[in-house]
Amino acid sequence: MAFYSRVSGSVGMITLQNPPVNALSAAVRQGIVDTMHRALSEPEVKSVVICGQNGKFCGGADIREFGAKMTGPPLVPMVHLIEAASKPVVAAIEGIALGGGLELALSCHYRIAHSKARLGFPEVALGLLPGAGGTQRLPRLIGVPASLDLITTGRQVTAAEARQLGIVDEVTDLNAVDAAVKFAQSVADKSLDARRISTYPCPRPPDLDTIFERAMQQVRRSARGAIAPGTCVQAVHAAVTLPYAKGMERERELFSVLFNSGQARALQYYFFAQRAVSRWSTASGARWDTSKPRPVHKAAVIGLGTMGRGITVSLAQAGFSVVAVETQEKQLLEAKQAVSGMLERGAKRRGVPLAHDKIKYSCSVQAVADVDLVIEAVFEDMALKKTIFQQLSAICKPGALLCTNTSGLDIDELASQTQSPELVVGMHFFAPAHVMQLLEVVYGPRSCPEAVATAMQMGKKMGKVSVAVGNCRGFVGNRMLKLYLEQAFFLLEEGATPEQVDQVLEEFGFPMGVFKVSDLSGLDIGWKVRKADGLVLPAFTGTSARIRGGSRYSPLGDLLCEQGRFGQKTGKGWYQYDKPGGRVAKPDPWLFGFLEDYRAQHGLVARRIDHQEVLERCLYPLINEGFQILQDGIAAGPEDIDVIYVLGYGWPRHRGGPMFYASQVGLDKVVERLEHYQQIHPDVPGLQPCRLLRKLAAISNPAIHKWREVIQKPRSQL
Ligand SMILES: CCCCCC/C=C/CC(=O)SCCNC(=O)CCNC(=O)[C@H](O)C(C)(C)COP(=O)(O)OP(=O)(O)OC[C@H]1O[C@@H](n2cnc3c(N)ncnc32)[C@H](O)[C@@H]1OP(=O)(O)O
Repeated sequence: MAFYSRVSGSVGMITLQNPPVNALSAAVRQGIVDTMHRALSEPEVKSVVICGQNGKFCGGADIREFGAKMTGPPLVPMVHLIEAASKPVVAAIEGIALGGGLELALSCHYRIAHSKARLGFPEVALGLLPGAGGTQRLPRLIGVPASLDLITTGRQVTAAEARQLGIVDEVTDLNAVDAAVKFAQSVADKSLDARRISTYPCPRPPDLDTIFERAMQQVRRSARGAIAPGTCVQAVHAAVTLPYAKGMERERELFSVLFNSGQARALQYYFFAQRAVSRWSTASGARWDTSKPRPVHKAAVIGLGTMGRGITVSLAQAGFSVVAVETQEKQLLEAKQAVSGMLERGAKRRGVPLAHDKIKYSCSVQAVADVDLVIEAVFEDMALKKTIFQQLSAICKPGALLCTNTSGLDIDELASQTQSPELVVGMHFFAPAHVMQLLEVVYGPRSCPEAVATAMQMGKKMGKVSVAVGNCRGFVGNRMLKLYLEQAFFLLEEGATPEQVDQVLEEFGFPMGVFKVSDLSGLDIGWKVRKADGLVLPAFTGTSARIRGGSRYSPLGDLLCEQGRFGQKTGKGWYQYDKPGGRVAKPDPWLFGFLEDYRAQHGLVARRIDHQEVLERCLYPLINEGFQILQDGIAAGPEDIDVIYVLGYGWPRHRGGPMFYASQVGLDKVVERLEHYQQIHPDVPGLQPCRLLRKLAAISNPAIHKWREVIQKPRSQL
């Protein structure tokens, strides 16, 4: 709602009240309309201030209401009522003015912002455009190029930048509401003729066509199939080419296309999913709201390879004191230089102070004796990690948390090397660790709730989205990835090329197809794991070369590694590159010959594989494994899996994540296609739909937010 009060006799004050961010719910819109009428009708009131309760002006339309039938007054007539008011209306912007909140502010005649406020149009991230006149007013106020930047990227600006751009009239370090009241009194009898933004002509730069062409090219490059950014460009174009009223009609048409699109639904689901993962729970019933994190002031990182360096940078930038340990002096020196460079670049980019002095380097593991938490980040080698955990258990002070940055090894096995297994958790960072936003926090059967809570909170402090997952081979992300990779290899055996598979996946919205990613990360990484698992056998011909443990296996990746083709680093992998370390993937005729020979050797006949099959074969087994993970209690809900895939594996955000995508395709359809492929490939267990997937499909495809009700039933009933 919005409540009305009178300040200093002559100022009508409208306060938005809808915690936590004063979003424009039906009740708030109704409240604004009612109180505006009241302020305009009271003769003693000479001017009006609009503000938000609890230091937050307004977070925009209430996203929680998007799925339901629209009630209450619509936003557009509401902002027109404010702009048309005969008394000056001043927006007092504290905290945030986002989306519809900024549109509300732009309909006011003046805007006063607190210096710590942030303003912006984040609608594009929800698959929308500013639909209450934002695309028509902003360009009239600050010009086309700056509007295109803000509206197509969703970038939020500080009050200082907003002042520089001309969005706000004044910035104050003091109380913004008091400043707005004073301001409102000072303009009470001023003419409003020049204050209604909708009446401004839209500036028309001479190179208008070039500006719009460039903007379109830019969004096409970065949007990877998302429709909202390009639609935002079209709406801003209408501001320049059409009179205001017609521009508003165009904005409404374009908004409606987006609002009713599957992409908007996916992005709005994802918005809440990313927030839902912080309300974690474990299979044994520990929960976010009953588990207290332990204080962490000083942390240590053991092993300063690529991952260890990134983790060190993340910790230091988050303000933790860090002990960075690398036992070889030469490597320690190299790491120190690399970390310093990363910190300098980070400080420059983000305009924050350098964090060098937060880090102490040491060659000795003994240096971690007084830290509150250790993150081990050595090679993915169980024997080595076990030795380190034994050492840590003996060296660290009682109560210190021992974490491992493994990407898939057994947390419980490591915990059993220590005297306090309840204090062991996995912290699976993604490379580059100082850039990637995702952290899988892996709890073992013995991890205590406080240890999980502490790791989750550490991730948050490092600016990551932390997702709590149970202990199993590969955890959530890599466990599902295995199925995706496996199918990609099988498709090559059956006649596809790396380019074809990658093209289908990139058209779906992944930034890179599976084979390009494999070349980038290095084929040797998976090879080492497969060797350790006893899957890499000496070359011999016949079908048994393609069977392991009774199931189909493709040795293609192993064979490429045997040729020294490790990907970009060696200049050759699934593609060829102009030099070792080259980045531009080119199809490699050698590989085509190699695949032909391989198929001939194994009696495989290449066939034409269409787009649909590539997509379904790569995605549905991965999705099926996601359901198996839910069934096993490794992830608490579909949101956890979706956030992991969007933030860690490049799953296109506008498709919501693999589980949301499955819900949109239809679970019955996913089951049917898996069964179809399983009939053709009975030796591939990953194509067998799991019980939970079948069960959900059988109860007529319930909405994704209802899945938990089924998942939470005892597993025996699934
Ligand atoms: C039906 C017809 C509709 C017509 C619509 C006309 C079009 C209007 C366009 C819009 O205005 S779309 C909305 C634009 N606004 C946004 O996108 C803002 C989204 N929110 C944020 O960016 C952040 O939440 C924040 C406001 C910057 C705050 O960030 P912070 O990190 O401090 O907290 P969070 O954990 O993110 O959020 C706290 C809490 O608030 C909920 N929430 C945030 N914004 C909204 C919102 N606009 N509507 C409803 N709820 C919102 C969020 O979900 C969190 O809730 P939780 O329960 O605590 O998880």
